Amino acid sequence: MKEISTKHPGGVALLAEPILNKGTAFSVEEREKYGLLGLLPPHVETLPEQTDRAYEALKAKDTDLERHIYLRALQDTNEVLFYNLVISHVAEMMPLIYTPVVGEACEKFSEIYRRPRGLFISYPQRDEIDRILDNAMNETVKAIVVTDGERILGLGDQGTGGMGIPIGKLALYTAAGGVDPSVTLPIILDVGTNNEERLKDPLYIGWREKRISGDDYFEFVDRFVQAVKRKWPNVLLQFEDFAQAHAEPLLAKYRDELCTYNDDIQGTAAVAAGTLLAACKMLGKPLSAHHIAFLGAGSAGAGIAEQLIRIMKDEGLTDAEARERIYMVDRYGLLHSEMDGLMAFQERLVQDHASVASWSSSSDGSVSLLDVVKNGMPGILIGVSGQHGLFSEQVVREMAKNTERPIIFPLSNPTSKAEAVPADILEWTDGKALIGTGSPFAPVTYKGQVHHIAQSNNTYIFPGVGLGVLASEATRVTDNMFMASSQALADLSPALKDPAAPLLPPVSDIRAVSRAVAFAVARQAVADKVAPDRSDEELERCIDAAVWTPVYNKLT
Ligand SMILES: NC(=O)c1ccc[n+]([C@@H]2O[C@H](COP(=O)([O-])OP(=O)(O)OC[C@H]3O[C@@H](n4cnc5c(N)ncnc54)[C@H](O)[C@@H]3O)[C@@H](O)[C@H]2O)c1
Ligand SMILES: O=C(O)C[C@H](O)C(=O)O
Ligand SMILES: [Mn+2]
Repeated sequence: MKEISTKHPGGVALLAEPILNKGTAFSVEEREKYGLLGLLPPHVETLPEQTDRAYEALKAKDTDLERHIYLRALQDTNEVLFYNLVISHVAEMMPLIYTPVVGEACEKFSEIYRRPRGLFISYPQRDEIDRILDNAMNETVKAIVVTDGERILGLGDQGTGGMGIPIGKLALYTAAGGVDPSVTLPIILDVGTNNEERLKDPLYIGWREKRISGDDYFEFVDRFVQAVKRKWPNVLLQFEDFAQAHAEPLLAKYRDELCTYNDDIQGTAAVAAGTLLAACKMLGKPLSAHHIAFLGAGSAGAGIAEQLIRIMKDEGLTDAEARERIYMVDRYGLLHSEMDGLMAFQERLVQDHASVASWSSSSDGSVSLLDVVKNGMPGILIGVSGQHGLFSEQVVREMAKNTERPIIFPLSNPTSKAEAVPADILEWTDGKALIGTGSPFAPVTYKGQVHHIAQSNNTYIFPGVGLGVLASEATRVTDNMFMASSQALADLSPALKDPAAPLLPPVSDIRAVSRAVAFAVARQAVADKVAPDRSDEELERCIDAAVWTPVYNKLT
């Protein structure tokens, strides 16, 4: 944690540093010593008093966007207070600083912009990246979340407005994972935007050009990655919300070169697998006994599918047997071996055309989701299409015909993009469905029974991965580490003790969940020899020592 030294100039400069500022909690003595006399109202508050006051101010706001703006301003003013407020009311705060409200904040980024945070690296500055990194406010950087803003949740290209996502993700590294905020750095690579609305908007504060693409794009990202490696060789670099054409190729290119992962591919896979493992345990039926249909064969869909295939193989299936159980439905129907124009990662997930051709009910021969549900009889349905409402009543009712307890996960974000809403799914399945959603949903009462909805969002994984990687000093992020995180999450499922309980622990338990995920990740990093050899007890100690909690430091 960054501390105030006696060399600090104090005064307004101290109040302007959110990581050091205590606001009204500066003691009389500190006010004297650091040139703060008269700069603050006279009453000295405690952190709990400040937190209560901030909470009241927040509640007085009329809309969630205003609450988001308030919280962001607080984060940029006094981080201890911000995190204390968020952690004290985490279930209420998470949707405001993260999904779904962060989506609207990205769309309106230019309108609501107040102060800078993190680094903006735009294409015209491609020769200055080393200098830009030198300008970071942090003394030390251990975790970066970077986006290029092209696929912000299911909201598409938001250009520089995408910066809201790395800020929100890193806020959860700290609030949920306990990572010291002073070592985290959000970055946007502004390579332009193809969003016409943004380009035409006189208020837009990004680089007003069409996106660069092809070799220019990959060369630019490479300049960035190489500069990061020079400046912070051991940093954890998380890629977030890149478009499909870039996400997987960038992961493949860099995963063996530095400590990096793609949250939409790997973090999502881990949370979906963890939630499904819990569902399978609860139903007493292994994952490999199910057929699984996906709507959306993109980064998230393929990431989850490959993780589920790994689990099925661990359960005893061959690779081919496992792949046969996975149906990937994209825009043009079920992926099959005769389809053109697939990305390499999709080609690994096709069905043999001969075995599915007869399923089509369409004159063009394509196999729709409904065709898949009727013929393939999946027990599990996962939505990662970014498209609202595609789990239609007909699809869901058809599924319920063939399966006693259909497992239905509309994972697309934000709320407006969910493939179906829990109330409808419960209605169409007569309360039988096991549900996981990407965005938070309120409990649903169906026929007198209250159903709490699991939020199967990668937020159950990435903060713990961050903490586990940093605490164990891992140098790479392996697939096994994500598998271990899935298992740790599944083991915490309340549904294992009470079949009527949700599949995942409540968001209010997120710090304990992240702690367990961190330990599992750290342990696997040691086992995979990507972290120094340490016993479980040593790892526990390292994690405890790494956890940051919001308390004001005594000034030296
Ligand atoms: N719950 C979570 O933790 C989580 C994590 C990652 C992504 N997501 C959500 O998943 C969605 C997709 O993310 P992604 O990274 O995979 O994006 P992506 O762009 O890589 O993939 C989306 C895929 O959906 C397909 N698609 C679009 N319209 C379709 C339609 N009408 N029918 C079938 N397929 C269609 C696209 O062709 C594409 O292949 C987003 O909404 C994102 O918010 C949720
Ligand atoms: O950001 C989220 O809420 C989850 C996920 O990373 C997404 O892109 O939707
Ligand atoms: Mn994402």
